[in-house]
Amino acid sequence: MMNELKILNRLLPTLTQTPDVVTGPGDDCAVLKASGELLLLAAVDQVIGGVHYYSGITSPAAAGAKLMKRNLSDIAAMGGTPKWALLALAVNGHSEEWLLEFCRGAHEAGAAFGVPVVGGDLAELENKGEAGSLTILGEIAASEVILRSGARPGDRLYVTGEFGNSLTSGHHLNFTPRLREGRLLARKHFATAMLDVSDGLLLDAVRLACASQVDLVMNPGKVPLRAGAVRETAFSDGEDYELLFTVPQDRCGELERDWPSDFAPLHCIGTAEQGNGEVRTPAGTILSRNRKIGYEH
Ligand SMILES: Nc1ncnc2c1ncn2[C@@H]1O[C@H](COP(=O)(O)OP(=O)(O)O)[C@@H](O)[C@H]1O
Ligand SMILES: Cc1ncc(C[n+]2csc(CCOP(=O)(O)OP(=O)(O)O)c2C)c(N)n1
Ligand SMILES: [Mg+2]
Repeated sequence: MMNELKILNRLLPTLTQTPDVVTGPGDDCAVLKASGELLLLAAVDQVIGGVHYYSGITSPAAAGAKLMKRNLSDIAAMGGTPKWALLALAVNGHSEEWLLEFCRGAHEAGAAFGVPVVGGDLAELENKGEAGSLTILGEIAASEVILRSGARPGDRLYVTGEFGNSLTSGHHLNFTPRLREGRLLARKHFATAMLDVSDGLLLDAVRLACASQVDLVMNPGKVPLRAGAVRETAFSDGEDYELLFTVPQDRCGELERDWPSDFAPLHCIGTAEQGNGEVRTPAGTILSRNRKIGYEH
């Protein structure tokens, strides 16, 4: 049996906090100073052993780091600044060390972006397995929020980074959440709509197209591929954790000039046109009606 109290006694003192945490982990709630003018962003995502990583092969620290970074990527997709995280872990068949390593992985990945783990929960599963859930809180000025629904006909379609082969290449564990890039796009009001690509470029492009009620005309030849990626499957592999966003045509020159050279590479892969949620090629092939356009559980 896992001794929750004993583990927490070991874990909590290792979780460094930031000055805006009035009361950190250990009470019924974490008490946090919210900044007056800003909006709070909140999201939760999980990693399940065997589903989001190879259980027994991926180290617990890498799995914990992935859990934190997937959530940071959701804050990046809004253009926000991540602030605090809550980590819930349910396991069976793992040692105390395994648990602590998982939590350390999440803690260190958050610390790299100034995000402390301010609370969480530990529970034991009835059967062998492992499931981690992380709730992320972030903030953003109301005028800067980038939703999926703001793309307009005439906007250009951009991506950061590269696509495909995420699982085999290890990118699904090693990726960097595009927080700096997301902040620039929000702060300078470049992006009209944005999301982060987790289920596959095509499927997530359809989500943005549907939310904005436009068609996206995507030039497959312009999508940058990760080493080892195959063009036929790169758009549906998923777990790229890159930003997909639209920019008004008259801001594109400024965006490309302002884009810092140490940011993830920026690529224009298409345009938004009048429509109702399809993704098509310039030749008119409707990509969104292909059989497999993204990752399905
Ligand atoms: N159990 C749930 N209850 C409420 N909202 C949910 C639940 N599961 C998912 N969602 C919401 O549905 C949306 C899509 O979820 P998901 O595909 O997991 O998003 P993401 O790719 O950003 O993690 C998100 O806004 C998420 O908050
Ligand atoms: C063992 C293993 N099998 C398959 C995958 C690939 N994979 C797992 S989940 C996923 C898509 C994203 O996951 P989901 O939980 O749907 O993310 P969300 O939409 O909530 O961001 C992909 C491509 C993996 N990372 N590890
Ligand atoms: Mg999710």
